[in-house]
Amino acid sequence: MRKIVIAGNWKMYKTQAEAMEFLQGFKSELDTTPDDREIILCVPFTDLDLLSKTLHGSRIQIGAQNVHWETSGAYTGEVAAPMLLEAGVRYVIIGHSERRQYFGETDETVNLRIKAAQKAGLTPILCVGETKQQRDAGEIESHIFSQLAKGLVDVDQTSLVIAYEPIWAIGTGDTCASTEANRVIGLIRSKLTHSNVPIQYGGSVKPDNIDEIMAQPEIDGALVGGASLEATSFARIVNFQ
Ligand SMILES: O=C[C@H](O)COP(=O)(O)O
Repeated sequence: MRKIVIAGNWKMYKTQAEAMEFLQGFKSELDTTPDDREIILCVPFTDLDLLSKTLHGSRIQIGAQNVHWETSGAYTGEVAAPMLLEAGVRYVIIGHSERRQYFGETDETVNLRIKAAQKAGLTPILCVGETKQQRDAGEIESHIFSQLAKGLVDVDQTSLVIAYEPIWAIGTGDTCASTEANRVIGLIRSKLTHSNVPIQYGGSVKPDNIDEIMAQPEIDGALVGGASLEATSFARIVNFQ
């Protein structure tokens, strides 16, 4: 049985005060949320400790948005997996397209980060997805299969979440058709050795399209950017029908 995993990715948004304000509204909307879904907030490093303490004992899990592959060292600006674990983190997004595009993340460093996260006891959320140009050139499969082949070398697939995020759908309002997302996610699953890896869809997920997305048989959850920043909106997504 695959787990349903709904994660908010706050990216570089929300001070601690703003995060606490969000939680006030969000927590009260979870009273009737079915038990079958994992709810994660992937927040900026500066919010991690406060949120994990505030949410201790609640059903909301805390995630980070990146991790270094060494356990310590002279890596200015980086954070190691044991540090995240100590701060109460349970999940970490790795290889988001924004990290690949703006910070030189490669499939090789993605692989190192995934293995370091798992070694510390964190569950990685590996992001894969194609650009519009790659889609138009008929390179969806070859691109994503290559990301998976390189990113998952020696990775334990029993402790892993994958997010399929077509880059052209991120932050654009141009959601991938749910049937197409379902098709690509089925292809991703065909390349995995473990059958229970939850695979999320990400890219302009909103309250008004989450029900249709989650009705697709291959889609096990969502990685939500913009719509996770507002409590009512993210609660509606978590409470999909
Ligand atoms: O990690 C989340 C994705 O980048 C999706 O962002 P978005 O929901 O704002 O399109």
